Amino acid sequence: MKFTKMHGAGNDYVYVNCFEEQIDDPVSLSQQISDRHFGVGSDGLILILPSDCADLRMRMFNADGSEAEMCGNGIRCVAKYAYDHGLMQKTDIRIETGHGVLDLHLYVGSAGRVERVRVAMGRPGLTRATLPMSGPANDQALNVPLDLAGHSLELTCVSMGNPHAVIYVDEVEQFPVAEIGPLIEHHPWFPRRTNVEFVQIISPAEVIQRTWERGAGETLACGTGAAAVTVAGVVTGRTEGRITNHLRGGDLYMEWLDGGEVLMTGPAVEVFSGIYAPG
Ligand SMILES: N[C@H](CCC[C@H](N)C(=O)O)C(=O)O
Repeated sequence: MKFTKMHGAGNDYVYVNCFEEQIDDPVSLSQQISDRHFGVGSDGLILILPSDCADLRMRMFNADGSEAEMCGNGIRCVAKYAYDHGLMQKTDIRIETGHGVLDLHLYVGSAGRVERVRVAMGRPGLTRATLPMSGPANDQALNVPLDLAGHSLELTCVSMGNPHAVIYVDEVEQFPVAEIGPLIEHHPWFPRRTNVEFVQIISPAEVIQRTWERGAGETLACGTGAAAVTVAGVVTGRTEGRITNHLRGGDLYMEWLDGGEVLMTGPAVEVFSGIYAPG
């Protein structure tokens, strides 16, 4: 099976062009190919597929085999793959995801390859029912206190198609993400688990984010997480509607200005292609 390894701000996935390849069992393939010792090594698997209602469709599987509704860093790479590999020639495209059909704009560099992509990531969901999160279905979860392992935390929860719990901390580089992240991912409040974003505010227009991803553990970046952080900052009055988000693997430029769709602009990089043929 031919595959391509790509990353967006260090959030790395194995991409398979399903116009050419047929994948019968993406769950076990993602578990095997994502393994950093026994496989190619990635945060998960992304399938590039034909769509009935958009230019392309993507499906994303975490390293543990679970399927996510959306992937912000992944969708930029899908767009770059499609343009650079000649699946389409235009720079404004639409991609079908589990969070609806999203509009993307591609920025092509002097070498004729896509370097950055802007994505309209859809509208956020703030009610507990959309996350999903336990409690009254129509209530928002803003600054909800939670004491865990000696830490007094506050959770603000936002759906970008997939669930995110946003937590503000003072010193994010020192925060025990690998200890607290999984306790929140698997907390009984979240029946379908949750992604967790730990955020330090630098200024009203600048934050540092670390991500504990549902189904993958700590990753170097999370695009839907950065969108959730943008929305959480506005609705709790902590940050402005236009922020630069510094993640471990790079920066994402985020906008949520009129209560509409969240916009994200960031890099997309192809690393290598290969043939996966275990045995
Ligand atoms: N890294 C991805 C999100 C993966 C989310 C996934 N871990 C889930 O189960 O929702 C991003 O850039 O948006």
